[in-house]
Amino acid sequence: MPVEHRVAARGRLRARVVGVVAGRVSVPGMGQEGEGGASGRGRCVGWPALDERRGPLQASLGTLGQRLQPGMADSAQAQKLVYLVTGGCGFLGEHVVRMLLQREPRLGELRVFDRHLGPWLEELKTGPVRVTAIQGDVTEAHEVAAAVAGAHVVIHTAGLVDVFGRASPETIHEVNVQGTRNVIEACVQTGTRFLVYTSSMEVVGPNTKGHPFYRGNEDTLYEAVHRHPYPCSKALAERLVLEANGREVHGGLPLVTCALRPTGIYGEGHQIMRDFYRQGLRLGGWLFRAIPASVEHGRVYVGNVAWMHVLAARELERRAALMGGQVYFCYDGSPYKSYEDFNMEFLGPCGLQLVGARPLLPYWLLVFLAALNALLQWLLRPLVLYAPLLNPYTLAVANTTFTVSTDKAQRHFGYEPLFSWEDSRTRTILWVQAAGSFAQ
Ligand SMILES: NC(=O)C1=CN([C@@H]2O[C@H](COP(=O)(O)OP(=O)(O)OC[C@H]3O[C@@H](n4cnc5c(N)ncnc54)[C@H](O)[C@@H]3O)[C@@H](O)[C@H]2O)C=CC1
Ligand SMILES: C[C@H](CCCC(C)(C)O)[C@H]1CC[C@H]2[C@@H]3[C@H](O)CC4=CC(=O)CC[C@]4(C)[C@H]3CC[C@]12C
Repeated sequence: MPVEHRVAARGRLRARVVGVVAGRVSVPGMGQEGEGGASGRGRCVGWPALDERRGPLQASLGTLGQRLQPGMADSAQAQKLVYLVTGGCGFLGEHVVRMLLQREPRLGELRVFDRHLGPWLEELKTGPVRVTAIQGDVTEAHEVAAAVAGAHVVIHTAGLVDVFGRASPETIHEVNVQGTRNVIEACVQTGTRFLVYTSSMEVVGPNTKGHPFYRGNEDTLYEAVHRHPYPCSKALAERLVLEANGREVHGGLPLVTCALRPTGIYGEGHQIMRDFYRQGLRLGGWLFRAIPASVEHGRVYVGNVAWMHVLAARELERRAALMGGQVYFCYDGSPYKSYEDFNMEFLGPCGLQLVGARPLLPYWLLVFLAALNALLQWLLRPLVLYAPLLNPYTLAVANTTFTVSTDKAQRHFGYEPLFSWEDSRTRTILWVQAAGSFAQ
């Protein structure tokens, strides 16, 4: 049985705690050198601008960033570190938690903060690392501050991922923007110096004009204009994180931040993939092509995204001057394909077929159906939540080429994908098969 008690670190915290544990270690090779400049700042149409008074993004910390905090020496013998993962029970968060347990040799305590704690935390009960599960809400500043207090590193992955109109724009803003602001302020107040933020490719695009982003990198010029609450919130939150780089935290040292921008994540736990699989099963094993095969959509395996988070968090201290205030796309060797063709890499081996070499419906009809769905959602909202996959926004994203090709993370902190495409594919197929067997 988990030991459940209320945590009372600095102030009032409604938090339940499960003491648990796990695993072991390996250290990857490192890259060197560096560069400056973070690009891709978006404009949110119809959303409030951030407070600009804090001044421009701080690109470099110079030698300040190299100063060590007590307990942050670069050796496995050094004092063990306390990590906090917000959103640690989500799709990505769970992989980050497991990856930290396996591959962060300096991990002493792992705090998993989430609104909904997963039962799988129970299985982490044995091992040398103390795992503390904290049930809390990032929109509650005091809960966040209590969870952050005493942590060396925060990986802030909690977020409301909603492009289907399930939540209101205000709620999305509250969780993604105010929640991030709370995390930053908690770091500043409690003296936590290292913050890795899970941003999104959506901070850049696709934009509202449907411009293709083809094999782009962090410096590619692109007109980032958003209307949808989700990308708007991610863009605003990312900006908060980057602008916080260099702020003095309690104790006088500077905060070091960076943001990682995954493209569409896939892998074990990917609910939309599971939904497509179930839909295909319901349709007798068929899925119907809606998007031209020529529209390429960037995808990245969740294990590699988690790995990049762990590496970035680990290296932020040593490479503060280089990495502080920087953004990195999350990429790996996954092939460039259309959204549907890519899904078929997993759903095909699970017995589904994609019908049509070309879209079966003309694009104008899809646009019409997407608009109709949006209208129905609005009309039905007082009665029932109608949130289908197809809406004007998801259609625009799926129908716009957005692919990333970059080695910035490799050059800055030695990131190489941990999982090959073949491994990523196999793991995902096994998960889809297992998830599908629980489906009906
Ligand atoms: N799924 C994707 O393809 C991509 C996701 N991202 C970002 O990655 C992060 C994780 O996304 P996923 O794992 O896909 O989503 P998810 O919904 O599976 O995980 C998010 C986690 O945050 C938690 N959470 C939500 N609101 C919270 C709150 N108010 N307080 C505390 N915890 C809260 C949820 O309970 C959940 O466990 C998000 O920040 C998202 O914006 C970025 C790019 C692509
Ligand atoms: C649900 C979409 C595919 C359905 C298209 C249809 C109805 C014609 O078959 C998904 C297509 C692209 C996805 C998004 C993309 O991968 C980027 C994302 C990044 C994030 O940060 C969050 C998730 C998402 C917005 C992702 C959501 C589903 C799609 C829109």
